Amino acid sequence: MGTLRSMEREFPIIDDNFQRFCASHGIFSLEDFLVHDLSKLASFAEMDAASVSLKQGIAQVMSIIDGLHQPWLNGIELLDDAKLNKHFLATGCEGIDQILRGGLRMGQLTELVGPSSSGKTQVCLCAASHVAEYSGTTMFFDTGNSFSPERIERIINRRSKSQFQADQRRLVRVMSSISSRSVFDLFELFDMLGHLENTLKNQVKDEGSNLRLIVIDSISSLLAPILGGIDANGWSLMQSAGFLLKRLADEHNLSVLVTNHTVGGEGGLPKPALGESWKSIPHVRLLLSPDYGNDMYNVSILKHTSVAMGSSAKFVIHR
Ligand SMILES: Nc1ncnc2c1ncn2[C@@H]1O[C@H](COP(=O)(O)OP(=O)(O)OP(=O)(O)O)[C@@H](O)[C@H]1O
Repeated sequence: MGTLRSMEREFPIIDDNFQRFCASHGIFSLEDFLVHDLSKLASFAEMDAASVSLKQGIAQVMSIIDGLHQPWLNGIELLDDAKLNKHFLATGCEGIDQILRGGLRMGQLTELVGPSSSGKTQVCLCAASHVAEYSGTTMFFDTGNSFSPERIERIINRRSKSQFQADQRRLVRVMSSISSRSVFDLFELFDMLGHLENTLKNQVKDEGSNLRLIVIDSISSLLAPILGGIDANGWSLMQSAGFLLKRLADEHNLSVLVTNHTVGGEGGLPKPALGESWKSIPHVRLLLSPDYGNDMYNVSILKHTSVAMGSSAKFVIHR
């Protein structure tokens, strides 16, 4: 939320006089407005010689604040939004696209869970390159040096069936549509996502964004260190990270793909890390596991908004 001064150009009613009046009550920004008793402010405005324009100014600020909230949507509007904006982004991994009925849903957070070498990074790289090739740009937040341009190059070359020249052009186009950033702690991630959110909001006003996919490989290596102990702060930070990612996905029609490792559960059976509180965050949760001895990997649904839990398929990772 911005300062009142920064809004003057767009909303002339928030002029010098209105800003002086607000400043005399300790109000300089929209946040200051929210913590003030507005009925008191309106009665002070009433006593001022310029009461009409001051009250118009207050109404204008209130309508700006209202506009910042997500509106209530009825069923028809939600259906239209789903049909118009919330498409599927194919990952390029056949079994995974098949089980997801087309791919990653825009507006949703999908989580890949699995032990080491179960194909989580490979699916992320595959999805990043496929989206970059066919749908828009991808941002890859790399928490453990897993982003490998060489692996992406191999994926693209395998997918390509055309001439060498065309392949080079295609490679350049795809590679330049994927940006990767290393991120090693949660606060750095908050910073980057906050900055991204601001950029996206401004772009939406101008010409719209071409960003379609955000990948975080892995989210668990950022969240696990802040959890545990008696301090509940870690758990609420984890929830905030999840909500921020879901808000970005929903408001900007992106798909968010994160990875999570497994830990030993009851009877030694592996279960997703990050516990019960995180479990409710992703819209879709897929469990990956290798089929030892060949290039096949298994994917099964742990959670989905419309596909039955337990459905499974196979996908290939060429070595
Ligand atoms: N640099 C690489 N180049 C090509 N193939 C690789 C590379 N690293 C891993 N692989 C192959 O991909 C398979 C899946 O590895 P991947 O890195 O996707 O697993 P992961 O689930 O992300 O593991 P981790 O949790 O340890 O990061 C591996 O078994 C291996 O066969």
